[in-house]
Amino acid sequence: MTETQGSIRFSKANIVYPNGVVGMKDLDLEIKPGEFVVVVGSSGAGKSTLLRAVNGLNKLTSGRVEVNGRQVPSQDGRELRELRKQIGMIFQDFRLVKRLSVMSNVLMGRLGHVPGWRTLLNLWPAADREIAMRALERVGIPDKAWVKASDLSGGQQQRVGIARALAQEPAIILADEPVASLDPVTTHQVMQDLVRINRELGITTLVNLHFLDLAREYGQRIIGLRFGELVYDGSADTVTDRDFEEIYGREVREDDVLDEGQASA
Ligand SMILES: Nc1ncnc2c1ncn2[C@@H]1O[C@H](COP(=O)(O)OP(=O)(O)OP(=O)(O)O)[C@@H](O)[C@H]1O
Repeated sequence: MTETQGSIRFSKANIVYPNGVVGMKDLDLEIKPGEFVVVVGSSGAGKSTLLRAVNGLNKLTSGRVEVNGRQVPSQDGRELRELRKQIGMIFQDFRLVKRLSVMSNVLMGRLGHVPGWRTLLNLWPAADREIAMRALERVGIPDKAWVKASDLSGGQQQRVGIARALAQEPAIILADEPVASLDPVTTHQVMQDLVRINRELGITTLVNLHFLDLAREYGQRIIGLRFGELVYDGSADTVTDRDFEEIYGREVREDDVLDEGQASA
């Protein structure tokens, strides 16, 4: 790995949507390789906008964003596809092909690495199958490889989503509200998986989270957004309820925390 592999840097970055809504405002932000960053902010604060700007799904209106030390291309094309190969995405709704096996879903993470004709004929090279199986081992469900994705629990489906991202062998993982569809117990398991994988593999990880207690518990660094603007950037160990109130522009409420009794922690 080069020194810049896994790095993200925004400089004076702005995104104004065609309808005039400001999604990102004068963002200066540097994320170092291997960091685990939790992004918080109320609905519409610009969390998804930020994540999607990293892999070029959202284009900047002005300013600059660099990933792995290189500017994210402003045009779709080969260069952007190459960059996206190195960025794994994890979604709230898992985005699995439910009628296919777990293994087939995880192999999708290899799509950018294997010639199209082989994938169409389902002739995946042994090395890629091996990578997919290792990814399933990493999330603790190698025994589910040949089960249909639709037959898994929500937590297991999200683990397949994580394994698919890992199969890309990415430098960066972007997780957009990865636990929003899960029950509290499974939520903690999936967050623990993400943290463990970050520590084991050193993959830079950005996680958008709604619940403040999860941000505190699992974040290393917390970034707070409000109206597209960076209003907080600090350690999860020292973030206070007052900081969260400033990020949200209001008092912390019961529905901001997953586990009861944590509202005034
Ligand atoms: N494609 C779009 N066109 C126009 N406005 C958009 C578009 N995508 C997002 N926005 C607006 O940009 C702002 C930031 O949205 P974004 O989805 O990034 O927020 P968020 O913090 O992820 O919110 P949530 O927690 O609800 O997902 C919002 O006001 C949203 O309505």
